[in-house]
Amino acid sequence: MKNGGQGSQETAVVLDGVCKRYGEVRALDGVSLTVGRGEFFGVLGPNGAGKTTLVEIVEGMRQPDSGTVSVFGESPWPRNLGLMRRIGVQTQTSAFFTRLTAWEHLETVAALHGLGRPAAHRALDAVGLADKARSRVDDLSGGQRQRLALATALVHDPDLIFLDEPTAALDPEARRSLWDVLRTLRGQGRTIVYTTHYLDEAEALCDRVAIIAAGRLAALDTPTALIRSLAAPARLLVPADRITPDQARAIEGVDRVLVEGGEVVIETHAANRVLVAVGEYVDMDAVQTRTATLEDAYLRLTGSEHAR
Ligand SMILES: Nc1ncnc2c1ncn2[C@@H]1O[C@H](COP(=O)(O)OP(=O)(O)OP(=O)(O)O)[C@@H](O)[C@H]1O
Repeated sequence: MKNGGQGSQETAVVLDGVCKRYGEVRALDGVSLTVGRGEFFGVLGPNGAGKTTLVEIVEGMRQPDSGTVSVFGESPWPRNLGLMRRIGVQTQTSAFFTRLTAWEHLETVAALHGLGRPAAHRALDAVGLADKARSRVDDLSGGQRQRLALATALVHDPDLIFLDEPTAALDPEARRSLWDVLRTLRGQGRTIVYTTHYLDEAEALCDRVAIIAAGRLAALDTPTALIRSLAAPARLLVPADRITPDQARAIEGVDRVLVEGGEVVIETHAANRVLVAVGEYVDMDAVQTRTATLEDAYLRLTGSEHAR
């Protein structure tokens, strides 16, 4: 397990009232939040919400106009070299030494950190890419390149890692396999700050999720609590020839009934109870259940059409 170091033992990142403007644009407008040590922390929001600005301020690459930021108890600005050694930033895959093999690339990155071959080996193993060590970077698949990008951020064994949409443009299988790598990293007690547009990913991986909208913190909670607090209803889909809308409306616990295509859609916050009652009319196998997802919560909060 990674452990503490200087500063508070419980927190990795603390932002208090952070503001940043670019001319007339308020990119961040008074954001306060805390990321715990060992936490897998998601940052979500529509395009232009302020996510990159937020992450760059925490990384020490930008200065906030006002408010305070602390990372492991220290200020990342002005550039704090001691802190940078504890931070890993996933580079874009375009920043690779493309003519080298995966191994040579990592060995080079390790050397730039003043580290030797064991560091490169450890990083390659951590992302499950050891069998591709001798492949040229150019010849790696998209998923393998993202693993290499992750390994590049891990070479110096950082306590805090920033990942910016690492699964963008990957096929579903490569995405899932990268999730496994990310879960392993979380299991090692590192703190991970993770920017993504994929809500299913945030739900599957993140301990907590901050939703940023128009430079403000719109919500911050566990994915489960976010879904619950926004009280998005479950939807039961019943073939329309089995139950009439009036019969559905008469069931206790039903909030709303709609007819969509050939189905009666029953919205409820008491799915189990309503399912039992629906069972009086129709065989359970014919009923489809759609529970609320983080996407529902996200769309309500941001009023956004940008969720993918
Ligand atoms: N260097 C800059 N100069 C001027 N305006 C900027 C600059 N960087 C960002 N902005 C503006 O600040 C706002 C927040 O941008 P930011 O890149 O932080 O959002 P984001 O949530 O990361 O967006 P995306 O999901 O599209 O990457 C946007 O309106 C953007 O146009």
